[in-house]
Amino acid sequence: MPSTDKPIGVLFMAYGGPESLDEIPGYLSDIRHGRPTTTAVLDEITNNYRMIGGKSPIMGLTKEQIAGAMAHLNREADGDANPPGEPERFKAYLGMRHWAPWIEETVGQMLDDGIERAVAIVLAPHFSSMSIAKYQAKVKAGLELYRGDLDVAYVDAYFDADLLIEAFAARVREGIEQFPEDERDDVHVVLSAHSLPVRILKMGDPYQDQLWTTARLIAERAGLREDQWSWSYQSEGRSPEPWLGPQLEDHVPALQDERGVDKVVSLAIGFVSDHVEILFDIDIEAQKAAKERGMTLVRPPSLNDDPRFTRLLAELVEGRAAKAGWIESDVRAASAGEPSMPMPEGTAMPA
Ligand SMILES: C=CC1=C(C)c2cc3[nH]c(cc4nc(cc5[nH]c(cc1n2)c(C)c5CCC(=O)O)C(CCC(=O)O)=C4C)c(C)c3C=C
Ligand SMILES: [Fe+2]
Ligand SMILES: [Fe+2]
Repeated sequence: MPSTDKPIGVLFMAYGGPESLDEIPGYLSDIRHGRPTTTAVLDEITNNYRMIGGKSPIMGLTKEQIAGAMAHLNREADGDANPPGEPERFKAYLGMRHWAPWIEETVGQMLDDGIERAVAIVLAPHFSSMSIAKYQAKVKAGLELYRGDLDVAYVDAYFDADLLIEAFAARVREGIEQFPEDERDDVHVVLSAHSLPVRILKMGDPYQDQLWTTARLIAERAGLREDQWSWSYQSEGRSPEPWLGPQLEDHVPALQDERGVDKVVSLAIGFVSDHVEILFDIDIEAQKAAKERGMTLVRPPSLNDDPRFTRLLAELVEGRAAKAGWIESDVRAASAGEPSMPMPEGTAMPA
């Protein structure tokens, strides 16, 4: 029986990224499950990181997001910060899926610290057997490795959470406002997320439905016309099997060819912070595709430490801890997580 005076652990999990160019081969080896990476692919990916400053910013940004969420979680009921010396209700931990600090090692640290109950949340809003489920499997692997007994409550997804939709819709508006007022009606918004192999659809994976629900809710909240936005995948992997499309760098030129669009706001809604798939795949690759056509592409900032997003993280953690019966909370469910809605007809670009 857990003792109630111990803080509840909060395991924040993120993808991880190389802190220097030297770390790229090891990082890729983990992502590719040890399969060898050809020199050509290694050179290409190393060059992409060189072009975004020689490292991934994901670690620093993730720490900022955690600090923002923890400031909410450890506040007192009246909203003030916890006075010094008082025990905190929650204790934060960070584990990465593909690089240090590894999720398994962090779980070991939580056990060493005597944590008995923990909420585990991934900094990615959409569930897939190829993403969130893998993070959760690593938590279980850490518990087996260190033979620990830790009661873990998982937040599976938060694709329809109101604060997420509001934060992204605000980014859409910011992007549109970068165009002169008399041009804004002509601006087309492309919402995108990381591609996955097409086979996930046959597996009944909820990923695409959840993405499309998020996209539709954002478009509605931002007040976009049906013809003013479309869906695209991005950052498909380098493997021979088919990946979900269209890819952003193809979709942007197609918008001009097929719909006469030349002003685009591009917003990734499957990611919550900057990293190579934003800073290279959108800011350099998709931007190049747009410029070659004389199109203007604006990318509003990623959520990063947006206060709406950090508050959402805190509400999700608190809500999950309350659902587990560990705390009393009046936080309304931050995300219903109910079955998702299909894309409205004529809105989705065909894959
Ligand atoms: C929804 C799933 C995925 C998210 C989100 C995701 C984010 C993400 N990926 C990188 C960098 C790389 N990903 C790579 C391969 C790769 N990524 C996913 C899924 C998601 N990634 C898959 C299924 C794969 C293929 C793995 C395999 O077995 O081959 C790679 C390797 C090179 C490549 O294939 O392109 C890199 C690099 C970042 C930075 C990121 C952000 C959070
Ligand atoms: Fe990836
Ligand atoms: Fe990727």
